[in-house]
Parts: sequence; C-alpha cells; structure tokens
Amino acid sequence: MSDRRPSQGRRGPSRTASHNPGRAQPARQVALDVLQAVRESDAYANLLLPGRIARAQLSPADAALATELTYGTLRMEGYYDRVIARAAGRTVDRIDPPLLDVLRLGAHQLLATRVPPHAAVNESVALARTVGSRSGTGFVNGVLREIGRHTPEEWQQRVGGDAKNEDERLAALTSHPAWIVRALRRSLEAEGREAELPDLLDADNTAPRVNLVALPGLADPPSGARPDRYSPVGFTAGGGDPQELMEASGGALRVQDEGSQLAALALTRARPVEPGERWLDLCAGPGGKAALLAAEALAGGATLVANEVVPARAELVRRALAPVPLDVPVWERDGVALGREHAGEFDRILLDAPCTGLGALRRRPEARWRKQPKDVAELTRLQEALLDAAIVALKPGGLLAYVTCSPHLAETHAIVDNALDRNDGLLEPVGTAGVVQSLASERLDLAGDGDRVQLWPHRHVTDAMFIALLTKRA
Ligand SMILES: C[S@@+](CC[C@H](N)C(=O)[O-])C[C@H]1O[C@@H](n2cnc3c(N)ncnc32)[C@H](O)[C@@H]1O
Repeated sequence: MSDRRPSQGRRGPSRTASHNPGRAQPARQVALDVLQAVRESDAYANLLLPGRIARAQLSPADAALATELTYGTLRMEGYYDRVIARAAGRTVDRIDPPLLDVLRLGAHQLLATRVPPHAAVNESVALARTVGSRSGTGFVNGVLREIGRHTPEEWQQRVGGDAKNEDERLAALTSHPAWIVRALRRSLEAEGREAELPDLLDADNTAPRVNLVALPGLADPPSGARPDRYSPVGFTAGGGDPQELMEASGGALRVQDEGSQLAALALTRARPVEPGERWLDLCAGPGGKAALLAAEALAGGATLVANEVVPARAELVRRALAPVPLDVPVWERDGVALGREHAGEFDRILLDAPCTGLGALRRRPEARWRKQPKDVAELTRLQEALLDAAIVALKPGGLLAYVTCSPHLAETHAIVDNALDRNDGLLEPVGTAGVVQSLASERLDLAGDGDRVQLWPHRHVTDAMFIALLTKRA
C-alpha cells in the first residue's frame, strides 16, 4: 500500500479547516463514541446519541453532522466492512475493534458524503490517535488512503463482483445480512412484488422522516403541519421543531410512525365503539400505541388495560399514557398467562407482538446485525402463544388486531394462518385492508386478498407494519 494521496483529495476545502489540526473534531468524536458503545455494549444509537450531543455541547450544525455520521455509518456498516477488508488485505475480524470503528466512520465519509477526502482521512487519523497505537494510526491512514484511491462506483463494482448470487450481491451492496434479504424477498414474492426488493433495501437505508401523531381529542396538529397521507391523526411538523412541539403539548403531540398509527386505529375504528367496551393492549411497551388507544377509548367511552411484561418498559407505558386523562391500569404480567386468566373479558385486543423488528430497520440501523435466524423461531413460538392467549381473552363477537413491525412471513401470515387452523371456525378474518383504506385520504397500494395489510417503507414510507384484524364468532 503506497502513501500516494487519493486523487479525490483535491475536490475542495475541508469543512473542518478551522479547528485545531491534529485533534479530532467534536462531531466525529461523538459519532465514534456512539459507534463504540453500540459495538461494545449493544447500546441503541437513537437512545445514546442525543445525550452525547448535549454533553459535547455541539452546535446545531455539528449535531446534524454527528447524527448523519453515526446513522450513516451504522446503516452501511456491512458494506463498509467489505470495502475495508479489501483495502486492508485482511478480514475485519482481524482488525482491532476500536480502529475498525474509526475505519468505518472514515469509509462512510469517503464513500457517501461530501466531506473532502483529505479531511476524512486526517480526521480519522486524529480519531485513531485517541484509540490506538502509532502503528494503528498508520494503519488507518493507509487503509483510508487506499479506499480513497477508487471512486464509490468502483468500490460497488468490486464488492458486488465478489457475490455468488443476486441475494448476496444485494446484501453486500445494501448492507443487510443475507438471511434478511432472503426473508424480505420471500415476503415481497408472496405479494407478487419481488421486483421491489432493491427499493425496499434502499428504503431501509434512508433516514425516516420525523412523523408525529396528534392524540385525537387532546391536541390538533400545529399550523404549518403537513398531514400524513394515510393516518388521519398523523402529520409532519413542517418548519416546527418536533421536540418543542411535544413539550409544549404536554405529550399530546408525540413522535409516532404512520404505520403504527394505522395499526392502532384499525382496531379502534373498524366499527363504532359502544360505551363501556373493555379494551386490552396485551404487549404495550413502550406505549406509543397504548397512548393512541387510550385517547380513542376516552373519546368512545371505552376503558383500556395496558400490559407489559418488562417492568422498565411498563414504566415507559405509564409515562406514555400520562397525557391522556383516562385511568388506564398498567399491568406487568406475562401476556400468555394474563390472557388465560381473563377469558372472554375484552371487547377489543391489540396484540402488537414482540418480533424481529425487520420492518423498522431504517429507524434502528444497528438492529439488523443483532438478529439471527434462530431468533425468528423463538419469536414465532411466543407470538403463537400470545395470540392464543389473546383469543381466549377476547369476548365472543370481540375484535382482535394481530400486529407486527416485521414483514417476515413466519411472523405474519403464518402466525395468522396457523391460528385460524388451530381455532377451527372460532375466528373470522375481518377485511383489514378496507378498514385501513377507509382511514386514509389517499389510496393505499396494498397487495393481497384484503384480509390483512402489509405496509412497506419503500411503498408507503412507513415502517413495514403487518396488521390482521380477526373477530371471534359469537
Ligand atoms: C412490539 S413491542 C410493543 C410496542 C408497543 N405496542 C408500542 O406501540 O409502543 C412488544 C412488547 O411486548 C413485550 N413482551 C414480550 N413478551 C411479552 C409477554 N410474554 N407478555 C407481555 N409482553 C411481552 C416486549 O417487552 C415489548 O415491549
């Protein structure tokens, strides 16, 4: 590896020219700290980053840079590792992990940002000094210069050329584990929409917009807000700062994906609410949908019980419910046992089941590397048990929404199909697509027979929520 300067190094001045040369720039230091914490302690970037930005007292511009660098690097980590391995001439598991974090951050700047290459390399070398030895610093310098010697397009050709088949190629280039690409392909195939796979994988790597909900009856969207295309209570803030809006509203305006709003409203608005109805949110943590259910229950004269087995998450549910002036007990029970002990008590039940979360990869970029195929088998057993319990807890004639934030067929259609088979004749599918469409002001492009809804990031710009409404025969 020579020490020749990369040809792109003359593209323009460094954005960071004004700070002390030789020392890492604070936005990059924050991004590196978060990458390290995500790798070392399974931290979640979205929970960690705001605190780190505040602690470093970053300016708004630097906060935006730290955010872009952190999420951008985490999203494309799998791809950058392939580039780094080729440039370094060794697999990434043979690179000191703290230096690998620096290399990933540097690769992101070189391959996917407008940061001038010399700034990307120099800043990375400065970061490497904070985590590695002199030889480690030289290694980072050499690897990044080698990466900078080729254009982003050349790297894509090289990395793509290593793949043995199309799924592997897509997995490598879009930074997804291959098993997830296969699962997503099968889900789209089931809709006859296999050709959309590259768009879906790209959407997973696109930062989601900050979407908010106005809890019905408790708040209205502020002036200047842009209404959502599908959710009647959803909006984006327009020019307003979402954080300020949330605080000023006391929590009646809050961040919530449009798909999550549709899932909750499908249950509450599928048919008119009879005063006195009893509702259950069986797996409520952290409480986003519970808050919307509570507002809807309040408006319709129903009551709601929220349940969450993990105490810390139950506490989050209590906080989420605080803006709604309805007394909602929050139970901390295993939903499987709870369902069986409250047989036939509830008119409407939301089962927003624990799942792989493959529908929210754009929101939690690190999650794709933490899940394994074996997790699917474990989760589907739990999903089946929870669904059976929910069916028991449902009143005859009651309505149940089975929801996942995953489009994996094993967690969605298979769970519902098996439940219909096991409960021969007891359950009846409800036309979920018609219900969801009736909420929306624009036509939803949905596939399937109308009994179930699968939303998609690339088609609907929502998380990939799956919603199936079922009713229990009276
Ligand atoms: C997909 S999340 C629910 C998200 C929630 N509905 C919202 O909108 O904020 C699933 C939740 O189920 C909880 N959970 C997992 N196993 C459970 C069980 N056996 N009984 C009750 N809750 C469970 C998890 O801790 C997690 O908080």
